[in-house]
Amino acid sequence: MPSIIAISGVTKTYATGFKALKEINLDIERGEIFALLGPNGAGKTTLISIVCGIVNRSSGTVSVDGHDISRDYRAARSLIGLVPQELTIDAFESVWATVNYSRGLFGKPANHAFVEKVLRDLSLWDKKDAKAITLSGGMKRRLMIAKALSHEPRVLFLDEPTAGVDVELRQDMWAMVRRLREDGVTIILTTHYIEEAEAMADRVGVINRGEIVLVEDKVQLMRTLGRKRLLLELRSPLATIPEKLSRYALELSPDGDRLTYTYDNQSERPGVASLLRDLETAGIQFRDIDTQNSSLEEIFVNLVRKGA
Ligand SMILES: Nc1ncnc2c1ncn2[C@@H]1O[C@H](COP(=O)(O)OP(=O)(O)OP(=O)(O)O)[C@@H](O)[C@H]1O
Repeated sequence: MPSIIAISGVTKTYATGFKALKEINLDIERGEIFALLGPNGAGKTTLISIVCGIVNRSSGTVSVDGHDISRDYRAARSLIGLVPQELTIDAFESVWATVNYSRGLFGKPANHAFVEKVLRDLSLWDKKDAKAITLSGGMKRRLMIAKALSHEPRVLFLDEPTAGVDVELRQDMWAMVRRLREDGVTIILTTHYIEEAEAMADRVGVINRGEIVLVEDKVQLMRTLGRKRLLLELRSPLATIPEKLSRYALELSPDGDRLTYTYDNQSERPGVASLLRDLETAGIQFRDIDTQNSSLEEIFVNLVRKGA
C-alpha cells in the first residue's frame, strides 16, 4: 500500500535567510507510529507545519493520502489532525462547544455521538460542560487532542505531546496514542524525550540541523546501532586496570570493584570470550557477570554528535 504521507525534496529557508530544512525525503506508512526525534531547533516543528499547511515550503512536494498539499489543500488538510505545542483553546468556551466548533470548521456535519466517543476516550466526558479555563494542565492537553480528532482525521500529528507533563499523564497519553493506532490512525509525534520514542514508536526518524540523518524501524535500530555492555562485579577491588588488558578499553568503577566492557552488537572484536580468558590469566576473578543493551538515548546522542 502506498505511504500515507510522502515528503519529497522539501526545503525551507526562512525570510531571515536561515535554512531550517535541507532536502527532506520521508515517507510515513499507513497506520504506524512514527517518532521524529531531534534536538531543539532541528526543524521538527517546521516540517510538521509544512505538512499541515501552516508554513510554506521553499521547494519540494508533500502529499497526504495521494492529495498534493498545494493543489488539493482542503482534501489533504481534512485528513490531518494537529496537536500543536502551545495551547490554542478559548478559555471561556466549554469542552463540548470547543470540540464541536472545531469539527464545524472542517465543514463536517455535527455528530454528537462521535464527539461523545472522543471525549469519553480522553476521559473528558464528565468535564464536557466545564469551561476550558477551569481544566487542569493535563486536561487542557487532552482537550487539544480532542479538538484535533474532532473531524475524524486519518493522520494525527503530536508536536511534543508530553513536554512538561508529569510521568503519570505521560503514560496515559501513550496508552491513548496506542488506542488511536488500533483504530487505524497514523501517528507522527515529535519529541526530544527519547524514552517516548523508545516506548511508543514503530519507526524512528532522527532530524538534526534540518536534515534527516536516519529513518529506521525502532527494533532494528536498537539492534544494529546498539552497543552492549558487559558488567563484571569483581571479587576483590582493583586499583588500576592491568596493562595486559589495555586493548579492551575497559572502565573501572571509582571503588574498583566493577569492570565495564562496551562492544558493538555487530562486531564483537576483540571479543568477550578472549576478555574472559585474559582476565583469568591476569588472576582477576569476578563474582557476577551481566550484560546491558544501550538505550535509544545513547544511540541518539551518538548520532547527533556524529552529525554535529
Ligand atoms: N519564522 C521563523 N523565522 C526564522 N527562523 C525560524 C522561524 N521559525 C523557526 N526558525 C528557526 O528554524 C530552526 C528550526 O526550528 P523548529 O521550530 O522547526 O525546530 P524544532 O526542531 O521544532 O525545535 P524545538 O524542539 O525547539 O521546537 C530553528 O533554528 C529556529 O530558530
